[in-house]
Amino acid sequence: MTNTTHTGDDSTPGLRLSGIELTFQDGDQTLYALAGIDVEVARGEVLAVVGPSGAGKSSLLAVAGGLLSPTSGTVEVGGRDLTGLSRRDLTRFRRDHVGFVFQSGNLVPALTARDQLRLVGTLGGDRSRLRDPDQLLEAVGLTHRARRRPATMSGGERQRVGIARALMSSPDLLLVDEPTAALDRRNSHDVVRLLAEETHQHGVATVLVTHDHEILEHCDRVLEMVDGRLRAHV
Ligand SMILES: Nc1ncnc2c1ncn2[C@@H]1O[C@H](COP(=O)(O)OP(=O)(O)OP(=O)(O)O)[C@@H](O)[C@H]1O
Repeated sequence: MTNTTHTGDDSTPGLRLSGIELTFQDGDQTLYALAGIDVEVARGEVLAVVGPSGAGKSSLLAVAGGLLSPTSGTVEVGGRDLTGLSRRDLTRFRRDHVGFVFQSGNLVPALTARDQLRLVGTLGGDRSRLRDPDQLLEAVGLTHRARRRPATMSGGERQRVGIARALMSSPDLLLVDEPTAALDRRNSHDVVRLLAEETHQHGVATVLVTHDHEILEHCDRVLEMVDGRLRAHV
């Protein structure tokens, strides 16, 4: 694949999942981790997904981000169908178009905040998509921490560096797994507010999995996952 720019215009959803099933074989039994998912996430929208443990939330993120291939159904990110891409093309596509944010930031211990961001530019992706590390650090309120390593930053600061790093390649899709699990209430609100601002300003489609109902007020839409299916959250 030579052309990794998105094929759609701004009305193309950032993410479209159609008829997604993900099954695992357990002896004679077929387990449905995802049992028929149809959902779109617009550019500039934060979709929160809540639901009990084992419902399929992590599986949903893994399939949406091209880390797991679904058993059936199609995944489109920014108008590009990921079905049928080779492993190599999928890896490239992810690098340029999908950002991941994990529970604890997942930073490289030896690198300063600024170098965590600069590292993204050395991974050989599409340089035209790269944002400026210093501007991004400013956007997440961490200019004064640019030279700090993770060990001397707070949990909230580390999480904000993780968010900035995920945004470095101007992704179409941002996948966020329990971003506030390690944070206190104030930092949780700050981090999710920041995610929402960046999502809205830069037209990203964001899917955020969480057990933290306090932060749902910052999200544009909330769905509940139960037994591998998405339904309205009440
Ligand atoms: N590699 C695998 N092999 C077999 N079963 C799996 C595998 N990965 C996930 N599952 C099963 O699929 C279902 C969904 O798991 P998943 O991790 O997506 O749930 P979750 O909603 O993210 O849970 P949690 O909130 O605890 O992280 C569970 O029943 C899980 O045991």
